[in-house]
Amino acid sequence: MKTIVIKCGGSVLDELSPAFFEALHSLIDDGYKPVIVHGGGPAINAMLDLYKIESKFHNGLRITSEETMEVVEMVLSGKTNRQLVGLLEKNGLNAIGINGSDGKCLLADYINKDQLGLVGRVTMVNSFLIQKMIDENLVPVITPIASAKDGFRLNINADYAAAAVAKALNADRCLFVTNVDGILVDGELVKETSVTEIQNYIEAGHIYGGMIPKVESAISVLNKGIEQVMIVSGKNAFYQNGEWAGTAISDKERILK
Ligand SMILES: Nc1ncnc2c1ncn2[C@@H]1O[C@H](COP(=O)(O)OP(=O)(O)O)[C@@H](O)[C@H]1O
Ligand SMILES: CC(=O)N[C@@H](CCC(=O)OP(=O)(O)O)C(=O)O
Repeated sequence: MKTIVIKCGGSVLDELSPAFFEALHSLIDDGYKPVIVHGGGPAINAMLDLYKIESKFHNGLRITSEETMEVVEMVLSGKTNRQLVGLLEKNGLNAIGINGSDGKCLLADYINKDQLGLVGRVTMVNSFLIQKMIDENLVPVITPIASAKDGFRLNINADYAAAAVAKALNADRCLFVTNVDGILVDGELVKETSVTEIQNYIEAGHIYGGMIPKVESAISVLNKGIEQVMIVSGKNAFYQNGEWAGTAISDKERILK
């Protein structure tokens, strides 16, 4: 059995194509068990707008007051999780939605309470619980919300949450599904890249914004020994006949050592 952790970005939830779901079926046919962690940043922004609450970020992380957290949880758990579970079911997959704070699925510590409020870094993943769902042939769809020791629920960037889940499950692959074909440099898809190259792309300004937590998460997953990490698009077939489309990230330097 091979486990694949798939982070499904909020940027592409409304645009997931039939080819995306066909690719998921192909993966399952080829022996992969998917575990999904989803985002929902754009939907949270839209709902905060409706509530006339300003969206504020620091280094790409949402500054999350108690009031903001209510909206974050309402949207992630009540809207985007339901949307994705519904789409998976509609496309013939047996999905089960789970809020990361259910059953101690994700535990977290505050990153910096004064600066970011209710924002966390995952410290523990209940891989036993996730594995139980996999064993039942369910596709877990995990909302990036975690429990803190003080009983509060914390908002977790979904890329980091996916990386934590991939590491805890010791997954065979980790996939970041987003609204672009992969890492683009001067408009061209980079099919393969390394940690050093990524650091250079960031310094040169080729990688910025929402791509930064993705590549950081990819690197942290590679550092844990998961060698198959990709950034792919949810708008088309990222996997077909055993072939992958997107950017494959590896730690070439380490492999050469
Ligand atoms: N080098 C790059 N290649 C592709 N996209 C990039 C790059 N640098 C920054 N981006 C931005 O990252 C976005 C994806 O991140 P984000 O919007 O946070 O998506 P998601 O909700 O899927 O996590 C792309 O739509 C693009 O605007
Ligand atoms: C702390 C933090 O920033 N949490 C994110 C959680 C959702 C997310 O990460 O969604 P995407 O993957 O679509 O960006 C947020 O509140 O927007």
